[in-house]
Amino acid sequence: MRFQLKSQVENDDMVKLHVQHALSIEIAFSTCDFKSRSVVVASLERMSMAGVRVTMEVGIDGVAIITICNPPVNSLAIPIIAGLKEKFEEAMRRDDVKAIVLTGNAGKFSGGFDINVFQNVHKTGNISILPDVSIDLVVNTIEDAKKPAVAAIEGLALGGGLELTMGCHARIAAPKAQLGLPELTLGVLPGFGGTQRLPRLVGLSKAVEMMLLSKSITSEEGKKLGLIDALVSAEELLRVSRLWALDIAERRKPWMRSLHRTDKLSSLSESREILKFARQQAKQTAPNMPQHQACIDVIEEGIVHGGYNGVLKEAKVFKELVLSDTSRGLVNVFFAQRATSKVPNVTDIGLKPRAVKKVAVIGGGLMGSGITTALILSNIYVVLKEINSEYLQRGIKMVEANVRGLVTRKKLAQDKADKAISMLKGVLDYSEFRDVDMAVIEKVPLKQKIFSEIEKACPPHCILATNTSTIDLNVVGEKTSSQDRIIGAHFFSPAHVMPLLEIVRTEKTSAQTIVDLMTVGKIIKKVPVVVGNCTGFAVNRTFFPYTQSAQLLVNLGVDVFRIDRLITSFGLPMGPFQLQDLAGYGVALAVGKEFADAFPDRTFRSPLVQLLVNNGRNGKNNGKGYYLYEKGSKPKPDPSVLPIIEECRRITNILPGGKPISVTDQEIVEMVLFPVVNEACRVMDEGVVVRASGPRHCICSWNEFPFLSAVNIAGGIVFWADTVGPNHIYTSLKKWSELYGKFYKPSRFLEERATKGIPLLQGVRILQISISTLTKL
Ligand SMILES: C[C@H](O)CC(=O)SCCNC(=O)CCNC(=O)[C@H](O)C(C)(C)COP(=O)(O)OP(=O)(O)OC[C@H]1O[C@@H](n2cnc3c(N)ncnc32)[C@H](O)[C@@H]1OP(=O)(O)O
Repeated sequence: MRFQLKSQVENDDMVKLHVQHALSIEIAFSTCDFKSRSVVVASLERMSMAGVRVTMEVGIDGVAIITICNPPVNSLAIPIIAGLKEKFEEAMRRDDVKAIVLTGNAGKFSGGFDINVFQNVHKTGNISILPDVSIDLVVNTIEDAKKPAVAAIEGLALGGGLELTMGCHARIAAPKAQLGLPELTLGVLPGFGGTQRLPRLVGLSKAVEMMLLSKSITSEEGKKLGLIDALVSAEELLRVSRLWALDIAERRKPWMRSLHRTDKLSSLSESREILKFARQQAKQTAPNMPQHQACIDVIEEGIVHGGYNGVLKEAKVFKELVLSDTSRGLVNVFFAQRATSKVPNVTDIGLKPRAVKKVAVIGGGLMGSGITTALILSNIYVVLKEINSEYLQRGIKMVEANVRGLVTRKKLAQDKADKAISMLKGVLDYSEFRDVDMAVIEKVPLKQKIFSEIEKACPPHCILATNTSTIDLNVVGEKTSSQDRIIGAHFFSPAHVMPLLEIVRTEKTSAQTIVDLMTVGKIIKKVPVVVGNCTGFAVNRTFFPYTQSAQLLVNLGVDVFRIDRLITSFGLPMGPFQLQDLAGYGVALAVGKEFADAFPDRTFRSPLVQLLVNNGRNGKNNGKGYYLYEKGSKPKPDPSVLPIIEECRRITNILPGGKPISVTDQEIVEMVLFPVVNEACRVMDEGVVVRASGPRHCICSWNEFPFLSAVNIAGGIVFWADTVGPNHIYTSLKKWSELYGKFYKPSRFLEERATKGIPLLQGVRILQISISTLTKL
């Protein structure tokens, strides 16, 4: 198939788009001018040099091996899809081909459809650049073909990758392959027939679970469930797949077309029950995510009206979802997360991460035990040190409870839990420290002393990390001669659950130390983000205005419960007051003081939390805060807190004219969130985050756990701010600062961007910040 190139090619990107749009990379040059041709050739050459191609080799046994090559994850870019179609058609035409084996290059089947294409659609609004893969390639060219195809799977088969394999007539996999349909995390649904074929291969309940929770399974589980037909070693994969394909061609094995299967589906009434339950669950866990309900609807279409109709509906809904704001936001988050792993002069200077096999954790409190849990779950041996056996036993028990909790919640198998626990050793002195690769210090009062002690106890290559949200690393390292090895590792509680890891560097931290800790972060399944050394680092610094502005509003006469209600209906998991109850007032007072000292010009000093403490309240810790907490029931607003709030208002005495201010619901949401945007602008401006040079990174996302986040801030707080409009934010803050004081004063960065009409994210690389981290404030 051919495509015509516009005679006027404006830029390189445009050419890339055209090249991607092509159903074949066989290009008609007839209508393009000389300049355009050379750009096209250069673009194709680049792709080819990067190894982007589909190859086909036909063996003497009559089996064509079709291989997807698109490093690093063999994503299904548009030229790859075109190449697959071309090679399958060639295989059908050739008399020397009896059967086909489809596989991926370099130990990976495929990471799925090319997510860059979604981004192109979001940029251009042009949905027609999405090719028709589901019917044209998967149904017509592969599944309904006159020659059988077997998928040989190694490594990854995710999203469109797994969907391609399900279009084949059998699937053979190497051990530990990762199989899943994670499309919902990108705001879309499986679009190459996955919503129809997966239920037909593994049963409806399991398929719904895999899709709605974006949960991958291993090839071993896939074999048990029937998704995988045979499990063989990586060395045997191609040989067994070839034989299997020939066996199907010669009818020694069944020629199965997944879309036509019904043997794994239960009765219509049972299926409806399963889907009804899934709908209810999704309503609770993903209330603002349209793709969840849409996915269930599409699955139901196939159950009621047959797989083919399901595929047609899937294709229609897929396109609608690609254009949704949720997808726009979540795709932004996907690339934002990857951007965090690129730190100039650190990750681009050829350093290889050193193996970290054994870690010493000093301090077994809440954070120490959480960090220990995260490490042992990833097979890293931990020596946990405490100052006496009572504390040590308590720390070990907490780790065991964390691990047991995962087993109870069915997140971890018992044998893996046993293995994890066996990786832990409790100690009371430094003798076990002589061969550790990293030492992590839980927040302790005697930081300088401990650092100089462990410097002597640990080997010279050992990374010296401290978990802290505020500590000044320069001061901590002062009494050591190892400042290049000192680094902050800011985990968020509970450390074995929360995905974000802030890696705090000082001017002296070596690039090797940063690379090593980033790698450990990835191994223990965190999103490591490198930040500079300042009060609150990036996350707490950005979010401190969240509770501050809520406090200010209360002192201006707004009801606490109204604020919480509006913030939760906006889509955040909890309002600022419930969050304060959860985090504990000790944290609020301590952190509040630090910020007040660091940023006195923009701190609102509310005595409310101290008054609550004076009145015997300590939030969730003692069951009494703004809310009442009783076992087994949801937090209830506590009206008896209102007189304390009145007392607070008398002290601050900022009610304009002695009367509560009159504000709309929307203004309240904006008055809580715009100051967060404002602080994020300062963080970007100061370059706190990630890079000393090069493009700035910014605070972007509040939704590491996307199911909990508001749809309209799904792409992150600054992403959201750009959709609201920097000018509206700037003028609102300016107005409030005139009315209510300096707390709302717009930052220089915001003012500049708003007045020049430049989006906040323009020219700024993105950093992922998790909504779940709000609980840390
Ligand atoms: C129609 C269909 O149903 C729709 C789809 O298929 S949508 C796509 C579904 N697939 C996914 O969601 C998988 C997304 N990818 C991932 O989860 C992870 O990248 C992975 C598990 C594949 C690999 O993880 P890991 O080894 O840690 O590498 P990671 O750093 O994430 O990715 C390596 C590179 O591959 C890129 N990449 C990964 N998957 C990609 C994809 N599907 N499309 C485009 N690029 C992709 C990343 O952007 C990154 O690029 P960079 O080096 O330039 O930053």
